[in-house]
Amino acid sequence: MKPALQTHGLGVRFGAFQAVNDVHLSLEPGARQALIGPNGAGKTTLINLLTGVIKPTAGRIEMDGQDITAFTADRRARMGLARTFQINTLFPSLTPLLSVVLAISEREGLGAVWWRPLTRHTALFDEAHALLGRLKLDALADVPVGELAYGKQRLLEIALAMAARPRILLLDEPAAGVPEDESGELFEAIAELPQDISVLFIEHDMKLVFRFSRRISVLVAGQILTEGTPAEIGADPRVREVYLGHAHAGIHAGVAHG
Ligand SMILES: Nc1ncnc2c1ncn2[C@@H]1O[C@H](COP(=O)(O)OP(=O)(O)OP(=O)(O)O)[C@@H](O)[C@H]1O
Repeated sequence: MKPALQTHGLGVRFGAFQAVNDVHLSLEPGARQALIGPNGAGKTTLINLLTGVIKPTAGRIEMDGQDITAFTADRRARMGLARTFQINTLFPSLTPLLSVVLAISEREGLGAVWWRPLTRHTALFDEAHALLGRLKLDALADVPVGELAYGKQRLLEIALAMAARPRILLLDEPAAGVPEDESGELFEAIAELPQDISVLFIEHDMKLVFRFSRRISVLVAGQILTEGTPAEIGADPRVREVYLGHAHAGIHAGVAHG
């Protein structure tokens, strides 16, 4: 089976600074893959390259074997590539239900017919409820987003990305800012997303990485240091070396919990 997403020698240079360098990354269909690495390693830049927000200065990107390097971010999104951001991008006064309805409408190209009573779009509301249910947000469907616990807001961001019916989901620190007691629930929802969706997530908390990923890619100074199963990565002395003395150390603890 072809990888859902694959890069070959991917790189980007900002002036004299090589932020991402010769990256060969492969995301299998149905993957639950973590992208880890110290601050400034280039993780977000790599996601921006994959989504087409920034253009590479070297290498290429393939989706299901098709070269998408020259495709715009919009075109990649229409092909089924979705992402979430490190920062909260929600409208606080909207409800989760209407937020998801809007996202589905956008997918369906219904933006131009907003003057029609929304209640007519029952299929759309049914789908929105089903999506909220999948992320265990159905009981909160009508609560203004700004009143939701932060962990629930991050779950809603995933629901919004899912509204595009993606085949590949790129999550940039989905648990950033979420209290520890809520982050496990958030990752459980990610783990339980439909198995045909390939997920790549950036995460700093090694306990979450080792508990919820099936493969881990380690990015250091813009390059992939190594890639493997959680057991392989946890046992790799080079990875321990990178994390030793680092603020996000905890690779041993991660393995112990994994
Ligand atoms: N547009 C840009 N112009 C110049 N330098 C940039 C640009 N975008 C990112 N960088 C630099 O590239 C490096 C990688 O940044 P990036 O945000 O991708 O790292 P990261 O691994 O996601 O870090 P963190 O874990 O802190 O989020 C950093 O040194 C950053 O300052």
